[in-house]
Amino acid sequence: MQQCSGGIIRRQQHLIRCLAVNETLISVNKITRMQSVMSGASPNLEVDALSILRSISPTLDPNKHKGQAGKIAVVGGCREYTGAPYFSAISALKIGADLSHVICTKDAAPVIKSYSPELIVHPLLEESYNVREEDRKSISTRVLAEVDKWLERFDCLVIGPGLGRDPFLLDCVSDIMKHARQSNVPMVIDGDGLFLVTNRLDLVSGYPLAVLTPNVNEYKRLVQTVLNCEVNDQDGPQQLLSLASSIGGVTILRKGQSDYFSDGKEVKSVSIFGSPRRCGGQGDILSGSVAVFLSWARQVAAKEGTHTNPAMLGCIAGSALMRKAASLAFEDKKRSTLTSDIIECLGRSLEDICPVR
Ligand SMILES: NC(=O)C1=CN([C@@H]2O[C@H](COP(=O)(O)OP(=O)(O)OC[C@H]3O[C@@H](n4cnc5c(N)ncnc54)[C@H](O)[C@@H]3O)[C@@H](O)[C@H]2O)[C@@H](O)CC1
Ligand SMILES: Nc1ncnc2c1ncn2[C@@H]1O[C@H](COP(=O)(O)OP(=O)(O)OP(=O)(O)O)[C@@H](O)[C@H]1O
Ligand SMILES: [Mg+2]
Repeated sequence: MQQCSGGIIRRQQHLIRCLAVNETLISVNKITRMQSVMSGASPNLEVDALSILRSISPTLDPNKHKGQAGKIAVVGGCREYTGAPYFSAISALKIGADLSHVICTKDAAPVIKSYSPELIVHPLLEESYNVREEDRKSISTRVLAEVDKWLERFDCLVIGPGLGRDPFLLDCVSDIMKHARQSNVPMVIDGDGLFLVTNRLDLVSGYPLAVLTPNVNEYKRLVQTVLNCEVNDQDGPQQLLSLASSIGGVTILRKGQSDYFSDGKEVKSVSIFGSPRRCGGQGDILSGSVAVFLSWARQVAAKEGTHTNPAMLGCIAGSALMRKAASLAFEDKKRSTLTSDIIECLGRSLEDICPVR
């Protein structure tokens, strides 16, 4: 049944693409509405994500200096996972951030550095296997002191891609999150960061600059823990609203066939573009993208005095760009599409949506 509806949706998406090419009068918004109806999303929740993306993307102004377009840090990367923090951090750069840091374990750092000279990689975190019981306190104090030197320079942290679930490491990351919160640094929490936060809701509860980006498993665990019930897809938007509101107005981006967003006050969705390939790492691209767009949305809000929640705008723009890049990569690579192919399409996608002036 799933296969059958997937086939129908693919044929419908193909039809929409043909219409878009042949009939220039069909507006992007109309296509978006058609796609959202076909994917089962509520059309009245669908936002004009491309206009939002355009409205928060900065111009490339020759008067600007390095750093003004954003300094992002990904806290993640351990012995098992080195790809996830790389995907997240390099995506931030490809979208337009000026500097992208990775704060990872000592073992992961040389590997991540070898993927790219563009990233600034800090080998600071430690896992239990490398630390004697009696050294834990002094090591965690040292880790925190090192991270503190950098913290206020970051416009946004991404907590969790490839972080792993080592208890000692997660304790250190909890301390980093507490300091980030005291300094008003926004945080996008993904992957194992969500594992941490689901067990330590106090780390984000009531913090409006926290964004949670759960996938299907991570969302299920959050709903079970916070709302004490199972995921209810019949009333998905209302449940998402309750979840965000129960965690004190954090912004939640629920990833799926359509992406849904809520800050506990409203619910929005993005259903445009997308790809049927579900290779690992696409959520990591999204976390780096949301971090950049959230930083840009905050800059716009500070300059223009607007009151729209920058976390919501960042999520919407990040989702739209990720889905556009995935669709472009899929057009080219079909079944062999990988996360690196999607990253290569980020620039072209951004240019299609928001050309350099
Ligand atoms: N190339 C890479 O390095 C990638 C790494 N990733 C990272 O992989 C980690 C897990 O993300 P998923 O999306 O797979 O998470 P999920 O929550 O979807 O987990 C997938 C399955 O693995 C189990 N699992 C994961 N870690 C476990 C652990 N330490 N002990 C016991 N069971 C465990 C879960 O219970 C679940 O059944 C995250 O840190 C994520 O960022 C992903 O982002 C994909 C790409
Ligand atoms: N069925 C789907 N159709 C279209 N796009 C989807 C679908 N499911 C997820 N996506 C998109 O893929 C991106 C990543 O979502 P996904 O659920 O794969 O995250 P993830 O499991 O955390 O990924 P990762 O492997 O990086 O951890 C999101 O931007 C989402 O919009
Ligand atoms: Mg993930």
